[in-house]
Order: sequence, then C-alpha cells, then structure tokens
Amino acid sequence: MALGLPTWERKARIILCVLGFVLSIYALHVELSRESNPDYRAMCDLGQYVSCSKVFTSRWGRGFGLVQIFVGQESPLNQPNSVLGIVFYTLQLGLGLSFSQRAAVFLVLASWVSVAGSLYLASILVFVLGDFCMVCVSTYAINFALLFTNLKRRRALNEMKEKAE
Ligand SMILES: C/C(=C\C[C@@]12O[C@]1(C)C(=O)c1ccccc1C2=O)CCC[C@H](C)CCC[C@H](C)CCCC(C)C
Repeated sequence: MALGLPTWERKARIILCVLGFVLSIYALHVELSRESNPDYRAMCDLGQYVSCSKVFTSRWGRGFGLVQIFVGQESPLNQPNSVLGIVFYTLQLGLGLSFSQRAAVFLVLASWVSVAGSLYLASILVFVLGDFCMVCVSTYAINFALLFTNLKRRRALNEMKEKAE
C-alpha cells in the first residue's frame, strides 16, 4: 500500500504535527495562565519586545482578531488561535496516515489556509505588535514545511493512481 510514497513523508509528518501540537498546547497554557494572573512570566518571555504572553493575550490571539468583529469578544466562537492549531495538527496527523486521495486534497487545501494564516499572523507580529515571538515563528516554519510535505504526498498518491489505471 505504502508503495510509491516517499519514506520520509510519514516521519516528517509525525515530527511536524507533534511539534506543532506541543507548541499549540504550550501557547494555550501560557495564554490561560497569563489571563488569570497578570504577573505570570512564561519561559518564552525574554524581554519587553520578545514576549510571547503579550502576543497570545492580545486581541489577535483569539479567533485571529477577526472572529470578534462578527460575534463579540466573549462569544464561545472566539477561541484562542492555539485551539485552532491543536485541531489543525490533529487533523494533519490523523488524515495524513490514511491513503485516501480525497483526504490528501483536503490536507493540501487546509495547509494553504494555514500558510495564509501564518503570513497574516506574522505581519500582525511585525507591523502591529512589534514583538518577536519564538513560539509563533516556529509554528510558521512548521506550517510551511507541512504544506511542502502535503504537496509531495498528493503528487505521489496521484502518480500511484495513474500507474494503477
Ligand atoms: C500556536 C499557533 C499560532 C501562534 C499564534 O497564534 C498565536 C498563538 C497568537 O496568539 C498570535 C497573536 C498575534 C500574532 C501572532 C500570533 C501567533 O502566531 C497555532 C496556529 C497555527 C496555524 C496558523 C493554525 C491555522 C489553522 C488553519 C486556519 C486551518 C484551517 C483548516 C481547518 C479545516 C482546521
């Protein structure tokens, strides 16, 4: 079954998804800790302009700062970005282990959305918050690498299908 799929693809996916998942959990932990205690200092708070908790608790840290325009800040729909990240990496890992062609197409699409989201969040980071958030930048790198992995995978699955016909 796995014939034709590059062997590194599965390994790369597992590593990237686990990393992204752990970083998202950590971001969620920092955000919730900081919200309940303003004096909380996270490991990734290294200075005034290198502060992750400042970024996570900003208005862009929930629903990309966009959801609250439509539903209000306190709405249950306005979840932290990291919750979306947890869902995203879980899907990427779960569906990525199946050999379904349709799943592969969905993974590529979701990956493009995450890269667009990363570019958006990166520009907020640089131009609005003026902060360097290492956890954020790491997740952008993971999202780019995951897109590359997903594109490779879709191509390989397509070639397998053509050979079978
Ligand atoms: C920890 C993480 C992102 C980091 C961060 O978001 C954080 C936490 C944040 O508070 C923040 C504030 C201000 C500027 C930048 C930032 C961020 O950088 C994970 C998201 C990863 C990725 C950007 C998720 C993309 C999900 C897609 C929308 C998927 C859609 C597909 C669906 C079918 C599930």
